[in-house]
Amino acid sequence: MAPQAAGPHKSGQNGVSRPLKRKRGVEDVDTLDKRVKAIDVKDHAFETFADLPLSQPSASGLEASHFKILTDVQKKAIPSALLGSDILGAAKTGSGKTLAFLVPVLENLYRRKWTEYDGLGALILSPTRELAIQIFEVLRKIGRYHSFSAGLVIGGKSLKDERERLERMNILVCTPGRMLQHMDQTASLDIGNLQMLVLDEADRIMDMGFQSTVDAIVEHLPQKRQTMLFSATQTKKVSDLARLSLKDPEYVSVHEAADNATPSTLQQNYIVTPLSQKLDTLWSFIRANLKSKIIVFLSSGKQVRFVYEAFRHMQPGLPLMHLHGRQKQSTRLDITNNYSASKHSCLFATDVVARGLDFPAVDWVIQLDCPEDADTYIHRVGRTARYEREGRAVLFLEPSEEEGMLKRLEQKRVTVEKINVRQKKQQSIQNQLQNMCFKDPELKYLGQKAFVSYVRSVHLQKDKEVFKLSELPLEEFSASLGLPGTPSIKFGKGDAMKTLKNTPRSVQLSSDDEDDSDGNQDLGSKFKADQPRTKYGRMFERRNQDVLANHFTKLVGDGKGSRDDDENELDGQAGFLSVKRRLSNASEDGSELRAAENTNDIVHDSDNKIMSSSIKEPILVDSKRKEKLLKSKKNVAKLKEKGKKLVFDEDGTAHEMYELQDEDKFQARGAPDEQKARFLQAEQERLRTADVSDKAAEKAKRREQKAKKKAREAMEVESKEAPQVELVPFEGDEGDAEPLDDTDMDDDGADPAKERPKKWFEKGIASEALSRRNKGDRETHKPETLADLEAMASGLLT
Ligand SMILES: Nc1ncnc2c1ncn2[C@@H]1O[C@H](COP(=O)(O)OP(=O)(O)OP(=O)(O)O)[C@@H](O)[C@H]1O
Repeated sequence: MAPQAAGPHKSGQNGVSRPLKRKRGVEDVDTLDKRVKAIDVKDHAFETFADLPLSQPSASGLEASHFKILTDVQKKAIPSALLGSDILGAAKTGSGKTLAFLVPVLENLYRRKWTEYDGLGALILSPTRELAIQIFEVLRKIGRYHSFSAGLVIGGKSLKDERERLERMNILVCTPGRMLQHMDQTASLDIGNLQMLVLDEADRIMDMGFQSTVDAIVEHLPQKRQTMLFSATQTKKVSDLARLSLKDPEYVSVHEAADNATPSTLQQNYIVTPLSQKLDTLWSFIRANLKSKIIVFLSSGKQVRFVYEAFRHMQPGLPLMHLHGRQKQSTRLDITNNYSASKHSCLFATDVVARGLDFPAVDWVIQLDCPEDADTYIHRVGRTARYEREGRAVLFLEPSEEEGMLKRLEQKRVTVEKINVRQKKQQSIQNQLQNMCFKDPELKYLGQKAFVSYVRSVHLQKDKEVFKLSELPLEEFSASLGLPGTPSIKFGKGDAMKTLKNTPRSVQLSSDDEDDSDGNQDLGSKFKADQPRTKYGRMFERRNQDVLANHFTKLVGDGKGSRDDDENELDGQAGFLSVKRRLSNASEDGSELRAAENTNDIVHDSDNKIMSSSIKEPILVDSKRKEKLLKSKKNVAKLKEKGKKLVFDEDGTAHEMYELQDEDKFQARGAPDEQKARFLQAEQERLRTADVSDKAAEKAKRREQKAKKKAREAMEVESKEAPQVELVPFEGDEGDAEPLDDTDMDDDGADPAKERPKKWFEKGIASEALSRRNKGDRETHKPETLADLEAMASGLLT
């Protein structure tokens, strides 16, 4: 989305004259400044926004947005931030952190009398596009009476479009990758004056996925600035704070959040369910809660797609939606809006919506796949029970995950209570899924991909106390997805794998599922920066290319042999394309002969293989279908070798389209790049010369035509002016005049009037030329080339 201006400029609306108003404004700012400086942060005397020393535009914006009472984090963070302190804010999910940094951003710029000429004053970083959009929306709402310009930089539009508007922005809300791109490439972006840097969901932005990007961004920023970090699960790592050069930060609510990180209005439960029953339980749960608004978290976009598609086919009776990072930005935005607006619906999502998103009135958060750590758990459940509302969260745990995960949650002081599934109400959907996968290969393919991505995600988890791949019942799990066999998975090795293991799960998943615009969320693009990815590129990038091989072989072959057997068989036939079935009797009863009768090229050897010099490969006639195939000349023609395309040179010698040169000679001529450069230079030179001579020839040709035309016109005029002579038409050639004298001849001796019959309009031209001449008009030469035109124009202008 391109940057947009936030809120219209409202000054001068109430009829107050400008100089007067400006003077009053200056006085206001001074008084405000004094009031802010008088704040005693230890006093905690502020209960409402009206109590705070805020500017009129901010106060009006907050009031118009119906914000009155301060939340805890706002009470503590806003006064300190107004005084210019660095802030490290941690507060529960849904506790109003967004306003805790937006209000100081607006106010501090206002008190510094920031104008469009001062450049970028505040930069707000968000880990996801959705969150950035949401922050921007809140900024627009409460900043509507300010005259600052604000922009949203999240990618999705061309850099050029964004670039043009960036230079005018005072406040930017952005995702880190895109912002860095602009900092590196947009010369007009003025950040030397930046006053405030805000990191929302700071711990996520500071983790490995974004580390280098944030470091690079910070390098562009002035050292002297105010920095604010907010999250429900805050980083306190000294190294992180040093990287952002935080100076004596004010710790806001950090300890309180650590005591109890989740809202008290949230009821948290977990159930233990074997992997193979997860979908049954989820289905039964959705069927039992049709009048609810539900979010279901899964660990990858592929699982999201499969569960969404499968459940959609089965029509549970509740609108279903799905959201993951692989979707187009516009789709993601539509889904977020639709889900926000819906009363009862179920959204299947990856962790792309786990942080910060403020969906109104969510009743249930279901974590179908175990979160990678306790922090992710806290952010996921935080999508419900927001701002004093009630909400419920249920975590699905595999028996092998139970102990480890509960320990992790305890360490974060998160208490979850175990509940059991009512077996009587549990519905099995395995048969239905099997049926659907059988009928719909696409769904089956999605299921296979979902299986693979789930297993891979477990394998890549760092916390091996929680995630134990060897204990998972994978066969049962694949059957529960409706798959006819268990796809095999090859895990990568080496350094790339180590890098993956050390990267947080959300980032790993982002390589194929998460945010696509923001380079740093995409490991694929991280490894191969700046290279456009194509469909085929992606195909080759796939790490598990042979994942379906066993299953596929079983389907195609007779099910007896493994893949290795097949390979041996192929080797044994020394490059012959062959299926494993033996020759049928039918193929020995002469049918091949009939085929051969129809086709001159087909010959049979002793093994019944059809041989031909012009057929690419010998064909084994081992089925009726093949017999039939060979009866048709057209089909046999398809089996023949294709002809070669030849090009003929000027001497009539045929050449192949692409003739390969002798490699040694080629190498001797220099490095390929140099040769290429030399070739291009020579060709350019040749084209330039050819262009000059072509232009000269064209000019000469036009001049000649012009001269002929002029002569023709002159001749006609003279013939009109000449004494009237009675024209005696030739017999059978009425209307054509006989030449009168030599003057009627063209330059080259040809008589134009005789060459072709005169057309009706030519008379008009001649008479017009005549009338001009009679009127004494100046004879002007039409310009022939651009140079002529320029010369003429300059002549007229002087
Ligand atoms: N002072 C306030 N009065 C009324 N409602 C508020 C106030 N502050 C925030 N809210 C509302 O509370 C909800 C949660 O706010 P916000 O999104 O800022 O929470 P958060 O702390 O950033 O949550 P998360 O940790 O999930 O990002 C929003 O709907 C917001 O409009």
